[in-house]
Amino acid sequence: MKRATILVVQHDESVFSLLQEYLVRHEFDVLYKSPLQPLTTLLANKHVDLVIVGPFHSAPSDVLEVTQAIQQQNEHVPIIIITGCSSEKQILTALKLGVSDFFTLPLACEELCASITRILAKQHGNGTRKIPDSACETMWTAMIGKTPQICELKTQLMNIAPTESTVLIIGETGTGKELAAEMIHQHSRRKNQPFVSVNCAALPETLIESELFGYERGAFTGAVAQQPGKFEQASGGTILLDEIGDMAYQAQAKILRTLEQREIYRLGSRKSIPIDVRVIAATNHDLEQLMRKNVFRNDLFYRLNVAQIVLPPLRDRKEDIPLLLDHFLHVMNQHFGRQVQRFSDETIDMLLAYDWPGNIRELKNLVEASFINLPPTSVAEITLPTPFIQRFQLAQQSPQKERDQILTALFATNWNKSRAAQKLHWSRMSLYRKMEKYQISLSSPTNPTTNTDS
Ligand SMILES: Nc1ncnc2c1ncn2[C@@H]1O[C@H](COP(=O)(O)OP(=O)(O)OP(=O)(O)O)[C@@H](O)[C@H]1O
Repeated sequence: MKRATILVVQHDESVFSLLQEYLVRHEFDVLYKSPLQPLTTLLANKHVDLVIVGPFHSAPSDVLEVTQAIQQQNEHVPIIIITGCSSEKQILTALKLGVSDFFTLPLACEELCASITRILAKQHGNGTRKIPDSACETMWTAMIGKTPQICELKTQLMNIAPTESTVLIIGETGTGKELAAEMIHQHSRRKNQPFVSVNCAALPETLIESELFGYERGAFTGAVAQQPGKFEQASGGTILLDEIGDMAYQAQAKILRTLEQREIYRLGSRKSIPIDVRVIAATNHDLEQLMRKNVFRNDLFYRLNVAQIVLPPLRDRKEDIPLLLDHFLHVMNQHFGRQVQRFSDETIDMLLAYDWPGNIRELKNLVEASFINLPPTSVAEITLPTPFIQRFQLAQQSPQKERDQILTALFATNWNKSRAAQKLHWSRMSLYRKMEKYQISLSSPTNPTTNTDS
């Protein structure tokens, strides 16, 4: 994938070099706009994905003029401003100009990088720009996401896959536990052998043994022919014991025995059958809590918890939403034979504001539902079906609650806008917009000199 190009508009070459070094390390191509180069020529001749105006130690009065000049030349390019001191008025003017983000010095480089990635991801979600390659992406394309949490997760999966270790995958519903288990299997030496998934929650206690271990003819009424169980079906490959936290206590002992002895007995037979199966278990429960309540066995937990993977909920990695939308748009275009190019900006904003209790499955289902409701004519942009919009609006909190929530986050962080935005899972610009909407002062009422931004 093509690397994104960032233009830095800066008067001092040594300041530029420091920023350039940091951005290049994060896989961005960087262009320098010196005071002598006309901005218009540069923007006309070079492809630019994002512009950084600054860092300027003082707040030069022309920062906003430069911003306007860039917008006149290229109205779609996102702009980030970095200045040494920012007045409330300047931030609000930048907001009104549609600047994508605003930083004050000293610069928190990690936050700048996260902001760039988020802004570019949003552009990419609109089908207009590419975000840079990252090492974690390579062979793990089925798992969409570029946030640090997902990159770390992919590295962990990559390390665990080639081992033979038992794996416990933990995560809320719809976060991709089954997908992660499949990826482990596909990148292990067992990849050409079966991958068998068993939903332990759906198995009545009376059927667990016959399902998992199989049965001989005549073992019980209705057993008219011999039947191998899931462990045998997975022979040489991987078995996923999904929803293991919902398995009955008695049945857990049978799983433990199988893992310890590496053999099974079919119902109605005394002959042991050795099994060569890698075991992965998944759950959306807190197993340690279940152990304290004596509904999950300690010994089974320790047997399963050799390598542990935790999948983050979607609300903790909202920057991945535009990429996921793009992915599901592509999948549904193929499925429905359509050529929709993008989601409308209002839709993306709405989806970014939502908390996704059903995680990625909920997002995927929503995209599919949007396609089902499309008119038969060619459509470039997609919006959500009305019932979904109403649901999202209902899910949004009342304005008073939202104002209180913002104030709580600001007081908790001593009016540090970056940390408050993090707490609220918003970008800093969204926080500034809402502060303006609810007429919340940019500086702390208890300490008016505080206008912390980093
Ligand atoms: N990072 C991802 N990128 C693309 N698709 C994903 C990603 N994570 C999950 N999905 C898709 O979301 C859907 C739900 O994922 P999956 O079934 O793996 O979740 P789960 O955690 O096992 O859910 P449950 O606990 O309800 O069984 C699947 O269609 C899966 O392919």
